Amino acid sequence: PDEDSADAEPQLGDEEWTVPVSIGTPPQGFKLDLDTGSSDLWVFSTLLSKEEVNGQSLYDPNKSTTAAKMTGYTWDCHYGDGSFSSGYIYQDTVTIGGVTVAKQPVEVAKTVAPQFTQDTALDGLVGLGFWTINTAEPKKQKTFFENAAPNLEKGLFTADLKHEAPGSYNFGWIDENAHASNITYADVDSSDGYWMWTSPGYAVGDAKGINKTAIRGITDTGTTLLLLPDDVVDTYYGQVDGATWAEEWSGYVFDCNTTVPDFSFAVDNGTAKVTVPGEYLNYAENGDGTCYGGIQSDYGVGFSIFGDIAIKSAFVVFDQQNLKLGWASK
Ligand SMILES: CC[C@H](C)[C@H](NC(=O)[C@H](C)NC(=O)[C@@H](CCSC)NC[C@@H](N)Cc1ccccc1)C(=O)O
Repeated sequence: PDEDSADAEPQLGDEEWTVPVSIGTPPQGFKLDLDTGSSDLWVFSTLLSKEEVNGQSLYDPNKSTTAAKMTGYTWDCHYGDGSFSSGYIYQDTVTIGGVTVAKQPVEVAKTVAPQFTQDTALDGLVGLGFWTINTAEPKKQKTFFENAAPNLEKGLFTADLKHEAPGSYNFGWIDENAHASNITYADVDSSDGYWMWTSPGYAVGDAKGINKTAIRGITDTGTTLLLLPDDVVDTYYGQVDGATWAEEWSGYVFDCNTTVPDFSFAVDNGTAKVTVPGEYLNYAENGDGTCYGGIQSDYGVGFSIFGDIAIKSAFVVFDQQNLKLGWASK
């Protein structure tokens, strides 16, 4: 298969992964966050006021001979963390990991939230969700992958993120050398525009069986942590010495020297499972001797979020053609 592979660089201590993306002719280069939890491809642009820019690379459509303004089109994104971005739309040539889409709708930012201004590690997002939650007006636009898929060997892409090391995304093919176990597939419900699926259960530490409780959630490469239902979270932290829910950190914290147990979630009927190493679940130091857990509550979201902490523990196949989500250990 053609080597359609993009190296994903871990940023800010595994908070997010960006990949090199080129847009326009001659190509302008950006570090974009491939985000399976949204469906807009947007980039910092020369339309932004200088107060909203903090070193990010700016896309300038006037410098691209292949840029064509989509007259009358706008976009307006809002994200679960309260951040937002909006602007106008151009079609231009976009290349990621050897895959090129001509006339890809490129959403140029005229406004970005402070969280994006402060995040010097990324110049924008590449939504890899489903077009039904794209925000373009007056007509929704397809994602980079949806436009690229017809020309790929298989209508799928894979994520192979790694702990504190570069990972990779492949488009259109499965690298059999990248995963150790068989790939177990779960059905995807794309009706909300996300990669939504249901895990049949979970286990804490080296427990052999699984607690059979359905965990319905999205697999979101753009979310850092593993956000789960309160009963699962409480069971997990019930096995972490001294773990408490801290108001000041609005989350579960524990003494940084605590050994935290692994967390496993089942795939399919529980035949296969993904194990998140305890090391990944001691996510960050709070600075006062306590550490912030990688597992937190999904309260208020309406479903769980299998974010990067879960994704980097496995080799993940996003099969858009068959609406399947594949998980394999590596
Ligand atoms: C509050 C807005 C709600 C969450 C909803 N928006 C969404 O679901 C959007 C598409 N997705 C997201 O807000 C989340 C999924 C949350 S599920 C409610 N994924 C993408 C996010 N992590 C992208 C990001 C990456 C880096 C920095 C910041 C943000 C909407 O527009 O209705």
